[in-house]
Amino acid sequence: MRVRAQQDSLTRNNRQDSHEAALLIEGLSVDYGNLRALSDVNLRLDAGTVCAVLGMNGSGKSTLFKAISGVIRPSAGTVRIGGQSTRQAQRAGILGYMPQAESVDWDFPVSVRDVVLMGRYGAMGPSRRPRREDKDLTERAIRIVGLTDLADRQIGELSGGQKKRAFLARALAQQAKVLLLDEPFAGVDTVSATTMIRVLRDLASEGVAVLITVHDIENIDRLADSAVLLRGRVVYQGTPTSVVEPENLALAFGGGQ
Ligand SMILES: Nc1ncnc2c1ncn2[C@@H]1O[C@H](COP(=O)(O)OP(=O)(O)OP(=O)(O)O)[C@@H](O)[C@H]1O
Repeated sequence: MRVRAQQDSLTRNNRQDSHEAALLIEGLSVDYGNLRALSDVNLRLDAGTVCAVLGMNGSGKSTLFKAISGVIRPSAGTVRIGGQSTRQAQRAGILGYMPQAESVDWDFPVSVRDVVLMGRYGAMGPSRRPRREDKDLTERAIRIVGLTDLADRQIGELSGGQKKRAFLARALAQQAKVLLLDEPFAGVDTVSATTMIRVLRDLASEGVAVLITVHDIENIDRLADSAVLLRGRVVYQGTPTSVVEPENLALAFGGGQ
């Protein structure tokens, strides 16, 4: 009886936890044919926190993001976003995903403003006719990332770093509660990176949960509340300060494994 009562209480607690977590990943494994890219990943992200994911090329960072956002199907495990499935969360506009490489035809005549407005599509419904609120949120997001002067430019005419900021603005306009940002700092200069860190910290203070891959440990303590080292599985998770300890970094980046 006692064991049963304890089990019931544990189940209840787990259920409660899964509702409270902004993102809860349990036992996640992903295979590409015979290649196991991710093995038994467990990760919890709370609202209002930023978690950095680090790992060398091929360690499974993008795979993790694709599995969370439903782009690829995991072989095992579960992903819950605010207690909901990925599909439910996407439908509710809770999940924002900025992939590493945007599959965009850069010659297509869309302006920066058009790209950012796309973040509002989910809220606009099938007519895709922007309301006052959609336009206001779009302008606000453009302003926050510092692209006001370039808002009418064709997206293909922006530099790599400016494009990243435009896609961050699109995610901001969406007002997602959980943001997945895959290498947002790649090709971004120091000033833009500083702007983006400030934007992400502001979002966190508003309660947004951010999971972000980075390849540079330099600003990690300013950016993140926690960090995860990946190498096909989670080899370490802890505070940003502990993650950059040489013996922990060696788990992810060292030879011999
Ligand atoms: N579509 C695919 N088909 C087969 N294997 C894949 C595919 N995508 C990724 N892989 C493999 O899965 C592993 C993890 O790749 P992933 O892209 O997740 O790594 P990553 O950590 O994001 O790397 P990078 O830092 O280079 O972006 C690698 O061994 C990669 O070769």
